[in-house]
Amino acid sequence: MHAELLIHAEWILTVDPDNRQLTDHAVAVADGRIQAILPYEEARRTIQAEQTVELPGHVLIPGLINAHTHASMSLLRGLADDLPLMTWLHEHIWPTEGRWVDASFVADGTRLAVLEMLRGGVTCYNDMYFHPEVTAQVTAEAGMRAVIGMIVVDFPTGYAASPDEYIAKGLALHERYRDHPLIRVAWAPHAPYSVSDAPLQRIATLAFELGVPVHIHLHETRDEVENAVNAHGERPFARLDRLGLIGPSLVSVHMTQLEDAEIARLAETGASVVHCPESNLKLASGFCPVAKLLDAGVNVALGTDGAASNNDLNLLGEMRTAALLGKGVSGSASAVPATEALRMATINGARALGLDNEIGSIELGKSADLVALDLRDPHTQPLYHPVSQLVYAAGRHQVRQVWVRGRQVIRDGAPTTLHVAEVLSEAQIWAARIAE
Ligand SMILES: CSC[C@H]1O[C@@H](n2cnc3c(O)ncnc32)[C@H](O)[C@@H]1O
Ligand SMILES: [Zn+2]
Repeated sequence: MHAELLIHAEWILTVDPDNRQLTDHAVAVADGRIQAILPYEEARRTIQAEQTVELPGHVLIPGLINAHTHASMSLLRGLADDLPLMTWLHEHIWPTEGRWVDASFVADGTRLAVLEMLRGGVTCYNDMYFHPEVTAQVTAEAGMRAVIGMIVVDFPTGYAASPDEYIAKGLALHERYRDHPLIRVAWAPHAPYSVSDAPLQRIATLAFELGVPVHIHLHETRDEVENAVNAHGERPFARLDRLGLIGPSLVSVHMTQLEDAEIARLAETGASVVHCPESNLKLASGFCPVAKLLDAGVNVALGTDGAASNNDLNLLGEMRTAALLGKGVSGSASAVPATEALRMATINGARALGLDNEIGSIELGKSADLVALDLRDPHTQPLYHPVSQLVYAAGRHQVRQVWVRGRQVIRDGAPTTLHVAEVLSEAQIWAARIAE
């Protein structure tokens, strides 16, 4: 058998339905897809590879999926810390965005975010931000995968003047990326408190017609729910349900306030939740009941949120925080075990985005979106269980090789598609302007 690439790793965490963990196996890649997974001895005998990568002491995992972020907010990292959500948004972030966000801000911010994410083993992200056509272009140029939000808010911004214009621009984006190998789109109405019924209803119809997800901040804080109940006598979740948005396409982000009936409804309809533990902790937004959601059979993925509320785009760190917080919130040390945290950061993210036939696990026929981490550092030794070291102890500097669709985008820890000094220099120029 002929392969373009043969990756021989000491351990492979497949994240397949049986969570198979393989030792001394190899993955063969052809046309960007996983063509074979087999013991290395057999691979040596049967596969003629153009390139073989030897990874002793490394664990090979599926590319991590950041299921909620605002990539170009990386340029606002550290601008306003230690504040609750609404003060942070209304008094700091939205005024800064109003003054500075344009296409070139989004291009430079996205490049910084893509560089950070690829170096941290993230191969796909789900974005919600202004000028999404720029986010899409920069991401594709860097060889990364993303689901780009067709954003909608009620208020005018530098990107669009009305809900109708946001939707029209979203439809143009959908058309532009219809058959792209790395870029997909999703509707991304910002939140129930910033988008009114008519556009939400239209989005529900269009999501069904186009077969794309609906990505929305939902029940992020207790205040959000209480304000809605006081003003309209209805919880935001019930409102979205009435408008036809609670269903298998829903990607609901945060969900710190959930009643048992709402959890049952999420499970019954096949909706997904994106848990953003570090953003929720930093903004003191509340705690998503992850263990209850998982027990009920709800698909729970992981996201960082933007770098202005986290303050990094580190999915390895997010897995660790999710596993630890899940135990603390549920009062059970066996809640959110390491294997589950890894599933949340991979296959569950893929499922939420409708990409689980393509990415999220190391299985035959899937895209070769792969990440190798070197576990021979003192803090990940000795090693009993690779998944334990990966989730509870590993750091991003241990990410050494990253492939997206079989193309190597990180080699020996360095990017192959982005110029680090240029990306950092543009970010520093923005910070100097904004700080002034
Ligand atoms: C319409 S573009 C996205 C919009 O969302 C803002 N944002 C960033 N983080 C959060 C969050 O945690 N909750 C609500 N809104 C958030 C971002 O600044 C953009 O304006
Ligand atoms: Zn967000």
